[in-house]
Amino acid sequence: MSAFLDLLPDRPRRLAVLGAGTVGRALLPRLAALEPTLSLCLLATSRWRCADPEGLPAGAALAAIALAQAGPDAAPDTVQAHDGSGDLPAWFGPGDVLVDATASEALAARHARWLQRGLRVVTANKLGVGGPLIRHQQVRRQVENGAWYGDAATVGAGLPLLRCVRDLRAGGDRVSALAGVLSGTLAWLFDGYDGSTPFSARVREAVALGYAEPDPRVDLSGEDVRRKLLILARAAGQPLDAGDVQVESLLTPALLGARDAASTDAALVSLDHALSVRARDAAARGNVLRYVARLDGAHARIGLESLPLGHALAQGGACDNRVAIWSCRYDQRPLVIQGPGAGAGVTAAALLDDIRRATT
Ligand SMILES: NC(=O)C1=CN([C@@H]2O[C@H](COP(=O)(O)OP(=O)(O)OC[C@H]3O[C@@H](n4cnc5c(N)ncnc54)[C@H](O)[C@@H]3O)[C@@H](O)[C@H]2O)C=CC1
Ligand SMILES: N[C@@H](CC=O)C(=O)O
Repeated sequence: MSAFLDLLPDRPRRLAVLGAGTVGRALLPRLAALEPTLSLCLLATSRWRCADPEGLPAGAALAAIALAQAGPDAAPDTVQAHDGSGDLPAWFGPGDVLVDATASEALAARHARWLQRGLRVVTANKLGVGGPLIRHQQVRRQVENGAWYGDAATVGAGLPLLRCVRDLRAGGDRVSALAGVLSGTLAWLFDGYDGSTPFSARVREAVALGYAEPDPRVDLSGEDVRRKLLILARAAGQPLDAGDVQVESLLTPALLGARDAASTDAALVSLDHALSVRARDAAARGNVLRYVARLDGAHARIGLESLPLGHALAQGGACDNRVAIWSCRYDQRPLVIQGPGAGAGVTAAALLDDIRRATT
């Protein structure tokens, strides 16, 4: 059905960008590379939406939303308040491209329905194919029917990890195991961390660098890594759900109890003692700490590991992800993929690549 609906419109394809935060803002200036094939017609934040079916200059759309935020009366007619549920204007239809650059559960729950309507969906939001298994299956069903779904940015911020797993499988190989560092934030936090400086200060820096999730507890709890491991496992043919993954959370009771961004920030100091003890203990053995995700068949677990300095998974610096893949083809020595796994620039570039693929 989706393939039937996905007729090429006799105008530039319309583009909607939902989310104008770290990633969405980095995408906007890059869109100029896709003109005149594609025309930005909708830009939304969680509360405001700037839309024009004839097209919007990205800078003007951002400025219009900023005006509305400052005081709705000052906003131009193109800006309206919205409830974040993902309702789209009637003129946005089959063949048009929608980018989800949010971390919204409500929007992720819409991905399959958008595909069914003939929209081409490109996402950095992992809750679409890394959320509940049923949601993943609904999206896959649409893709099998010819719909276009670009999810390269969801794992490794666009590193060719997901593509590699899918290509191996499509070529008849069987991925038997995966192991690696899948969080740019946690890679950066543990790179060079020996317990002598406050871990909380490092978390604040990782947030400022744009590596962390909108709520950094999603990184610290292992939830972000769980979503990525689920995406990879499902791509490898293991239909796992969230409860199938054993996760070691780094959150403290104080962080768990925090109710908003300010109290979360204040509660970060509760991480300092416990993690410095673990880092010093690792250092005393000549080891380093790494937050590692492992998939072996249908067994999936994630947690902090103390690894010898020379260990393959202890390599890579800064926000690098580093993942080893074992398959029939790579059974003796794994295939290893490494590179920056978080950050506005690489993620926006991955979204742009997917948008380009969606429109050619
Ligand atoms: N920061 C990174 O390195 C990477 C981020 N991602 C993913 O990209 C997504 C966005 O991350 P950031 O830009 O860092 O977050 P952010 O918090 O900076 O921005 C999120 C944006 O989404 C908007 N938003 C939230 N709910 C919305 C809704 N219902 N409708 C429309 N807009 C809505 C917010 O107003 C904000 O503009 C997340 O899902 C994250 O996991 C993926 C790969 C790497
Ligand atoms: N918060 C995530 C961003 C990319 O997915 C991470 O740190 O890896």
